[in-house]
Order: sequence, then structure tokens, then C-alpha cells
Amino acid sequence: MALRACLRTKPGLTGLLSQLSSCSSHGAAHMSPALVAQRRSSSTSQKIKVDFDQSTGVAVMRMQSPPVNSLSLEFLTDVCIALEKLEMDKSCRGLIVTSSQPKVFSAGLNILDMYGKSPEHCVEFWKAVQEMWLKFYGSNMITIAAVNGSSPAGGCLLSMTCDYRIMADNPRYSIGLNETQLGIVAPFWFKDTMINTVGHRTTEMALQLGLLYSPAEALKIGLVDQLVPEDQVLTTATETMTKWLAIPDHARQLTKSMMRKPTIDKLTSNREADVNNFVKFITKDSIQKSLGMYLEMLKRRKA
Ligand SMILES: CCCCCC/C=C/CC(=O)SCCNC(=O)CCNC(=O)[C@H](O)C(C)(C)COP(=O)(O)OP(=O)(O)OC[C@H]1O[C@@H](n2cnc3c(N)ncnc32)[C@H](O)[C@@H]1OP(=O)(O)O
Repeated sequence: MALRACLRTKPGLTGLLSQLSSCSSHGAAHMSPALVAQRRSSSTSQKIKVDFDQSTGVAVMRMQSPPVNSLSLEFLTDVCIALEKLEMDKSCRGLIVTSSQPKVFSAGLNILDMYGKSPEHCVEFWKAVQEMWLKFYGSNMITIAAVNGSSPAGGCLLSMTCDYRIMADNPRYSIGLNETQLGIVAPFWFKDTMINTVGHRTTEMALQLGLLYSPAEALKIGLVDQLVPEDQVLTTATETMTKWLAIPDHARQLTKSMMRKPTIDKLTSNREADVNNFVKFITKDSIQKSLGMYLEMLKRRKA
């Protein structure tokens, strides 16, 4: 069965060899350096770079969408395509998500994709946001967020979809669901994801006040799992991944699914209503006005 799974994905001798050895637990130890080199693959879109090391079964996804890795429709589409590819490759067991941008993990949803756009665009955009969340939250892979910068709103959501969060211990960074500060309401599945992460009471306060937490505060409430110096975020994520990889996949995956399925099912069975709700809400004049003011504030802050 496992062998058949190995044979399914990659054609050719090299693919076959690498698949066979990635199905055994110590494949890389027996291989020539040349073959080991072939076991690394890299794919780059404009917005993300994915490096997959078949010898470890771990991929690293680097978000590289300047200036702040905001989640635009294009960015979300690239992420979803990359995730789908990794998910289909059974030799990929773990994924680390991090940022190539200095100081920012992700600024959350691209406000320009919600401001002054047609209802049709808003529909496409929101479907892509849902899709990214469903893919990450329901992933069979071990997912670790290496949060090497600020991570407000949708950026925080993205990190919360992962199994483990390691954040740079820099007091200038912040993380949280700050939607109410923009005059918008976090959808029910943002709220549910946060409840699943930090509990009901903390979520209630965090969401109503739109709180952004420093790394130390985030660690205290369990929004992140570990703080490390900035230059050690990725190495710590890699070390942590090794520990998680020691757990048999099937047991870990079933457990993850047991924990997350009710939340996933809730969105899956309400996707269309959630899209309609978003479009109705986001195209309101009052919401557009507050988004416009928020954008101006961001631009002024820079000047
Ligand atoms: C039922 C209805 C439900 C509706 C639910 C909608 C849900 C929304 C969830 C969201 O994610 S909304 C987005 C919320 N995001 C934020 O509040 C983050 C705003 N950004 C920041 O706080 C800061 O930019 C930062 C991320 C902390 C980085 O700070 P830094 O000082 O390094 O950079 P800036 O000078 O502020 O920004 C540089 C540049 O980037 C633009 N920008 C920042 N964030 C966004 C964004 N989210 N979308 C689009 N553009 C963004 C900013 O305007 C600057 O642009 P410029 O042209 O270079 O001046």
C-alpha cells in the first residue's frame, strides 16, 4: 500500500528512487551526495517560494510579497496552489511557513482588495480567503508557523491555522485579530480558530477590543507556543519539526482531524452564506469609509 502510494506521484527513475527512499525512514543515509541534491526541489511564484527537501520530508514556504505580505487574491491563489501540490505529494510530511520580508510575517488581508472593489471581485477574494484557511487548517501535514515579524488580523489567522507557532522575541512586533479597530467584524471561523487556540474568554476580550499582543503577551495567553531570538526562528522551527515528525503520521493526522473537523465542517457547510455575508458587509458605505480612513492612516504613518 505504502509502495503504491510512492509509485503514484513521481514518474522516472529519479522520482522512483527518491519516492522509495522517502518511504523508508532513513532513505538519505544510503544515498550519494548527487542523489541527495536531487531530492531538494524548489518552486517560486512571484509571491511565495517553496523549498522542499525530500530527505527530511519538510517544505519551507517563504512569503515574499513586498512590502508586508498582505493577502491579496493573487497571493492567496499562489499559496493555495502550492499547498495543494505539497498535500498531494505524500513524501511531504511537514511544512514551515515564514516570511522573507523584514519585520512582518503578514499584514493580513490586503485592504486594497476589499476597498472600492466590485461585488464580483469581493466574491472571488473571499472565496480565496476561505480556501486558504480550509487548506491550512485541514492539512494532513505538520504545519509550523515561524512568525518572524508582526502578524495582525489575517496574518494572525494564518499562523493560528498551523499546529505550532514560534515567534521572534522582539517587543516591536505584534500579533492578534485587530479587525474591530478597523471597524470590521472577524467572521465566525476567525473567532472559532482563535477560541480553539486560546479559549473562549480570552478570545471574547481579544476580538471585542481588537487586541494586538506583544510576543511576551502572546506567549502568556497561548497565542504563540514559543519565543526565540529573531535569528533562531527558522532553526527552532526545523528542530521542532523533527520532534513532531517522530510521531506516526496516521495517529497524528487522525487526532488533528478529530480536533479540527467540527470547525472545518461549520465553514464548509456555510461557505456560500459566508461569502454573501462578507460582500454585503464589506460593500456598505460606512465600512468602505472606515477602510479608507484606515488605509490613509497607514500611509500617513509611513510619511
Ligand atoms: C462579515 C464581514 C467580515 C469582514 C472580515 C474582514 C477580515 C479582515 C481581516 C484582515 O486581515 S483586515 C487587514 C488588517 N491588517 C492590519 O490591520 C495591518 C495593517 N498594517 C500594519 O499594521 C503595518 O503595516 C504592519 C503590518 C505592522 C507593518 O508596519 P510597517 O511600519 O513595517 O509598514 P507600513 O509602513 O505600515 O506599511 C507598508 C506599506 O504596506 C501597506 N499595507 C500595510 N498593511 C496593509 C494591508 N493589510 N493591506 C494593504 N496594504 C497594506 C501600507 O499602506 C504601506 O503602503 P505604502 O503604499 O508603501 O505607503
